Amino acid sequence: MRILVLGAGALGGYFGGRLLQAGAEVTFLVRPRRAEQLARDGLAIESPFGALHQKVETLAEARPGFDLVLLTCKAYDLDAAIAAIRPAMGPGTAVLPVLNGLSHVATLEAAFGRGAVLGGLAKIQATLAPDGTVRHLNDWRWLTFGELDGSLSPRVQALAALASQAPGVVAEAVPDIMDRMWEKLVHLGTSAIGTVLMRASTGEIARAPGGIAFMETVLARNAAIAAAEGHPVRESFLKEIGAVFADPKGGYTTSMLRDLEAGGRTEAEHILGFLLQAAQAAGVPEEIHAAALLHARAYEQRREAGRLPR
Ligand SMILES: NC(=O)C1=CN([C@@H]2O[C@H](COP(=O)(O)OP(=O)(O)OC[C@H]3O[C@@H](n4cnc5c(N)ncnc54)[C@H](OP(=O)(O)O)[C@@H]3O)[C@@H](O)[C@H]2O)C=CC1
Ligand SMILES: CC(C)(CO)C(=O)C(=O)O
Repeated sequence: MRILVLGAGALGGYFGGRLLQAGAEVTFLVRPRRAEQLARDGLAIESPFGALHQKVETLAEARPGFDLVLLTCKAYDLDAAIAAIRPAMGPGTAVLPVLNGLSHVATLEAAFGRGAVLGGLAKIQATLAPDGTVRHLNDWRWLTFGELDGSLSPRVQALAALASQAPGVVAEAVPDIMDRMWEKLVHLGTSAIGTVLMRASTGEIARAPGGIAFMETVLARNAAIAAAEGHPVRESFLKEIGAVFADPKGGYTTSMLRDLEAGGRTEAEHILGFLLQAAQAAGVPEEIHAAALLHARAYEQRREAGRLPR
């Protein structure tokens, strides 16, 4: 399978590198700074499932000839990323976004047509270190995808078969990808609201008096939003993720907290803004969502003013 990976950040670097190890023809579409770093140092992954260090193919501009485009930008880069991959989107090319959130799916469908777009999500904790190394931070390694019409098409089955050969990846093609993406949004939305508002890991929140009850409240509200949108989450998921949030030993954080702590842009509008609007539409109490979004927006003001602490 010929795969073009837009971006070689945390997820693009990790899954692109792993698919290369599985035998796919992988090319990275990257901007100049990352292109230079990859040309000089190769792609480096550090992971509990084995390291990778190898030279990779990069492109500065997309061209036709790919079966799949793996889209791994942040939500705030979506429009530029769509323009960048457009030349690669031939009649048989599928695009698989692994961004958190949901609204990018409709944006991609408007850009490329419904048949070209897959749903997808990644449950992993990874980060791109300043030296260009992709650091995989725990044992989460799930890549889940599917057709928006629910069919288990040859292309999603082929991708699942390929990715199952990759070390450090558990890949699954599913018939209910929009339900799964909502579930992921409930998961991420809850952990992002908690970790960003408290500037702490889930274990640190759980050890603080009242922390577990706070996370339970946010989880229940996000689950109510998903149900009101017609995508109720599974009981087994609520139990599993509730236990993660209640674990006082947990060291689990979110990409949004890592971005904030690094002084970078966040996906707050795409995740927290979306959830706040959905809470309002569903009549779910909204004050915690509003406070988390306001916190992220105030941080953004401070960041833009160059007043973040060094
Ligand atoms: N990190 C994690 O643990 C998880 C992240 N996610 C989600 O996955 C998505 C990606 O996150 P993550 O991998 O952490 O983000 P990163 O910032 O690490 O990587 C995104 C990469 O996309 C590149 N990029 C953006 N626009 C373009 C473009 N037009 N052309 C070429 N490259 C481009 C950026 O390159 P440049 O360096 O040039 O800016 C950057 O390297 C987000 O939606 C996130 O919420 C989901 C689950 C877990
Ligand atoms: C849910 C979580 C925290 C891990 O997959 C995530 O998606 C993120 O950090 O962006």
